[in-house]
Amino acid sequence: MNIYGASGHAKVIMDIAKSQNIPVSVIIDDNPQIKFVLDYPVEHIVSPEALKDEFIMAIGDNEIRKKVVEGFKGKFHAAVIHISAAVSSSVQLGKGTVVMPNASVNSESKIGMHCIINTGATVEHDCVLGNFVHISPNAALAGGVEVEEGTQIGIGAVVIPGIKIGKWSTIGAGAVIIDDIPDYVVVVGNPGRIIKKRVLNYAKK
Ligand SMILES: CC(=O)SCCNC(=O)CCNC(=O)[C@H](O)C(C)(C)COP(=O)(O)OP(=O)(O)OC[C@H]1O[C@@H](n2cnc3c(N)ncnc32)[C@H](O)[C@@H]1OP(=O)(O)O
Repeated sequence: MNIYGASGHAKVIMDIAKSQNIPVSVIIDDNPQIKFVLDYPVEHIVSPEALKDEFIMAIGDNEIRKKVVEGFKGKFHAAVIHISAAVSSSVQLGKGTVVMPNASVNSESKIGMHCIINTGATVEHDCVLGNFVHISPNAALAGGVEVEEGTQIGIGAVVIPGIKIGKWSTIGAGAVIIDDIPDYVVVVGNPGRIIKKRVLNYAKK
């Protein structure tokens, strides 16, 4: 497996690979200043040799991750799951998705490509997540929740059953979502309230 991105997020993905005995061959980052991640050398050009292996995009920002994925010529690795995560055998996980330590993804949930199910997050049964979604650490989606492309559910936020959350929105840390949420908004608080529009920098609407 190769990793694109040499941030803190890459370190956790390296730990996932280690937990599953998946060898990491190459780590790439555009920034020439970054020479090492966890004592592992970082390369700055994707060589033809590296393109023979499959990549995980270790880019935490959903918009930037999408932009890089869309411009990338290589292949993407199947979802990687930390050994301590509990993922039901009936769950579908798209390529490039990462499931961090102690996360749970329960029965018949469908998770898109290049998603992040972060440390200790809960995705209950029958949830549906689009591509490039990030469920932050300790956030919890109850059963049957839908989250569309590119939305981030902030750290420790909770969403009650059956809620639909639109694309490219941000749910703030610790928010409690009890009503459906539209596209392109920022929501905070308990109960969650829209405080502003989400301005996109890279992702196409
Ligand atoms: C491994 C990892 O680290 S994964 C990363 C996980 N990251 C997260 O979970 C980040 C979540 N982000 C947040 O909660 C952010 O505060 C956001 C996105 C909701 C808002 O950020 P910004 O757009 O910069 O908004 P800003 O900080 O200017 O706050 C706007 C207002 O909302 C309030 N506010 C911001 N965040 C929250 C929150 N989580 N809960 C309640 N109120 C909040 C602010 O106090 C401010 O109120 P005011 O206008 O009365 O002063």
